[in-house]
Amino acid sequence: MGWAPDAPTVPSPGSVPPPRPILDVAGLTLRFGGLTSLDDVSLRHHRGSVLAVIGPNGAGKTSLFNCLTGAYRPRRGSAHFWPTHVRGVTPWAPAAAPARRPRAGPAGRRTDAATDAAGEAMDGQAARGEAEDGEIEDGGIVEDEAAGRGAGPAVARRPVELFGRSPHAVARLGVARTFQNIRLFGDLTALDNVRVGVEVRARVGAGRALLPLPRVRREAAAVTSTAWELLDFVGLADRAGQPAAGLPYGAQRRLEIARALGTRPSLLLLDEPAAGATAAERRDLVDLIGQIRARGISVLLIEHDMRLVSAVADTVVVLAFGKVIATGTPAEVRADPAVIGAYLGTG
Ligand SMILES: Nc1ncnc2c1ncn2[C@@H]1O[C@H](COP(=O)(O)OP(=O)(O)OP(=O)(O)O)[C@@H](O)[C@H]1O
Repeated sequence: MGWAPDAPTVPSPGSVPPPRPILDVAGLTLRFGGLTSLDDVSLRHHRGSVLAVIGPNGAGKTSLFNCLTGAYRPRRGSAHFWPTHVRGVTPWAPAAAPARRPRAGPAGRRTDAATDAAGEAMDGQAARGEAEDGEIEDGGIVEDEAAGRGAGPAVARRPVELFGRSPHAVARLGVARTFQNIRLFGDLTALDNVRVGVEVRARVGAGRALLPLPRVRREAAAVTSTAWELLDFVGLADRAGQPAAGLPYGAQRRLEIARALGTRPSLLLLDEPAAGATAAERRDLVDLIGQIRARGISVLLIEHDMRLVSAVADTVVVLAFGKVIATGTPAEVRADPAVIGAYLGTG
């Protein structure tokens, strides 16, 4: 399987390009009845970096993830996302047949209905296949640095709005997540769990895979091959045939990450990946997050373990009672009196 890291081009001294955003959240407000879970939250995440969101219990961290991934519809705010795609060398891309040109909606923008085709594929119906590459090619918004050269990251020049889209549509755009409470298909093998993730972005769904067409068989084989590669990446290749429910807790968390990576995200959201992990598993996790980042995938991380956060995060956003109370490097936020107060209950 051919893939290569989305290697950042090494700038010459003195010409360091400014960091580019992959996600820009502005004015996010989420309410449940009288409870304000997120209150005018704004943050910017730079492409290729690791951003950690920390905060005391109930601060709104998971609510933020739920808004970004389409599970919650916020009352106000925007989440601009710059989809990224490395044509032909995207990590863990199944070797599917060339994509047809996507159909554009009336405003030149793909619709959720189109991107939801992936969800249908997951449900065993025939994938229509036109959503390959998602928004990237929509309306010719691929940046010049990548367009037509066949290499290097293709980044949408204009961002797309994440809020208001379905979870499947968000996944198709290249945003994947894991959950605080692990959500694997317990009866399925580790390999099949990852296959489910890969099928979100491949055009072979369970129903389509039954068709006796050579091309469909090739696509299904590519999905399986990619799933093996991902299992190997997270150190679970030797557990491929085991039901997910029987795996140790730390292995289940790694399997969730592999499944999320199977959707070919350019932005990976990890919700407390170290929860319940042993010290050794935490060290492995630091290493794994570093390897994910080395493949050009931006990581947004919710984590309570400040040692882990300090080891992997470039920037930390601190939430308390639904508000951003600090943003900075791990060292900066650790020393911030407002952050210390929030954790001690005096903020
Ligand atoms: N579906 C929901 N219905 C009602 N209230 C909710 C819902 N989801 C979240 N909340 C509330 O929003 C607030 C923020 O919750 P959230 O789970 O986002 O916090 P958190 O920072 O992730 O907490 P923890 O660290 O404990 O996981 C809490 O008061 C929570 O009870």
